[in-house]
Amino acid sequence: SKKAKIWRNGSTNELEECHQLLGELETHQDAWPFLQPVNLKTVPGYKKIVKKPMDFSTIREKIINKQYSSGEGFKDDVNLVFDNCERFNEDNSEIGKAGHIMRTFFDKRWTELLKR
Ligand SMILES: Cc1ncccc1N[C@@H](C)c1ccc2c(c1)OCCCO2
Repeated sequence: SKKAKIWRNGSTNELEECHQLLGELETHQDAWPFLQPVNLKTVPGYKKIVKKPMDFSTIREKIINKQYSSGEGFKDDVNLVFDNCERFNEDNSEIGKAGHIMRTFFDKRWTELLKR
């Protein structure tokens, strides 16, 4: 059977670790563009250009509704937030810069989580 994954604090509940990490993302000072879904009615072009919108509040709902079977699904949705950001925003725009900062922060914390 699949070896149980022991996470940083010794918990075997990787989704609890994801929930904690989501809290760190939401409270980061550069999280502001990603806290809520992009309004597809007021942001021109977003609905056409971004095929799979994602944001931190949607990820929180999915954790609460147990829609992730593992940390991988959580990681994929967080990366989708940042990939959408790169697709739509210039790297040197305020939102684009925030996306790069948030992705770097997430990658570091995710690595620490997996490697205890
Ligand atoms: C992540 C992302 N990518 C592309 C466009 C928007 C967004 N985020 C949304 C939440 C947003 C951020 C800043 C905004 C905004 C909306 O419009 C209202 C005016 C203040 O500027």
